[in-house]
Amino acid sequence: MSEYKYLKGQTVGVIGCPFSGGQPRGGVDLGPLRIIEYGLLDQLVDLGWSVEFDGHRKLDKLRPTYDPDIGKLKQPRFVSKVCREVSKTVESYVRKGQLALTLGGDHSLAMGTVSGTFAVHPDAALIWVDAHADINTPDTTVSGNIHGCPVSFLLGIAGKIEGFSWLKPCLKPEQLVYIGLRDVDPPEKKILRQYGIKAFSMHEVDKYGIGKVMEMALDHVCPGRDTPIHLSFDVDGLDPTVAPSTGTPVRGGLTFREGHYICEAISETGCLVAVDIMEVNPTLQDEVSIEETVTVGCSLIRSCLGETLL
Ligand SMILES: NC(=[NH2+])NCCC[C@H](N)C(=O)O
Ligand SMILES: [Mn+2]
Ligand SMILES: [Mn+2]
Repeated sequence: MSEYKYLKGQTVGVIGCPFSGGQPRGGVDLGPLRIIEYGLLDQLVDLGWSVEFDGHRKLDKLRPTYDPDIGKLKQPRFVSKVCREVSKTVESYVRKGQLALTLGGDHSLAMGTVSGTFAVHPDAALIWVDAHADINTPDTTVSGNIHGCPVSFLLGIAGKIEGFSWLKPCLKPEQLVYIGLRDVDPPEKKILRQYGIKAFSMHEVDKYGIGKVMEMALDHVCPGRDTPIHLSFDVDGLDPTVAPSTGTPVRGGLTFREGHYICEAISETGCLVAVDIMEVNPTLQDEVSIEETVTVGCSLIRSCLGETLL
């Protein structure tokens, strides 16, 4: 197993985040419970990790009694309070030198996870694997679902939104790289171009192959292979045949191996400090498809944490 340069020892802090407030579908809040039930923690112990897990966060307690839309944004106060809490938790694990593993929950949680990592490692790289760019601003979002907006908040281009003042801009465009994009809203494309954000869509994955894409992606955000890395992996980055049970599936995604290769290549750098596995919704499909989605979530995590094929 490779050495992890920014960790003290080999402990993973698991943060179960049963949260669905960043989008309209119920069930994504059951993702972390299913992943744990499936035996993730024992699998990580078998890989040689010490595991710290004190149960799933009680995020529902943070739901405000009154949470009207702000502009188009839905449940903004709830999302903000939850992400603030998650941010503190991730920060505390990363500060202790543990790998912070967040199980979502919807992808709005990344406002918490990424800000938590960057509070400790302001120079870190963010690798975002997703069908979507999740970079809508409160002005450009059509859906008003905040899981489509976390990156704009992290970059500080979301403008001032009531309740979000705790979230300071922490990410510079050059610290971010996307892999797997294929459903990017027109205003999001404009933002990606305007800020010169590096993105490897499925077109580039087809053109160069995943091996070359990972080399180029790492050259961009982690050129000396010594920059701390936060991986935020939305399982809808995978093809729906591989991860069917997710809220916003898009055809033409990463294969099973391409998804795992991304995790393996990042693990090999030894620079990983935090991982998010997001948008597993174990209610949207038949039991077989749900199990496929949960198991692929677990195996992506194992690849991040050093599992190899040989
Ligand atoms: N994390 C996700 N699955 N995001 C999907 C976002 C879809 C769309 N771009 C929106 O802003 O609503
Ligand atoms: Mn997505
Ligand atoms: Mn996403």
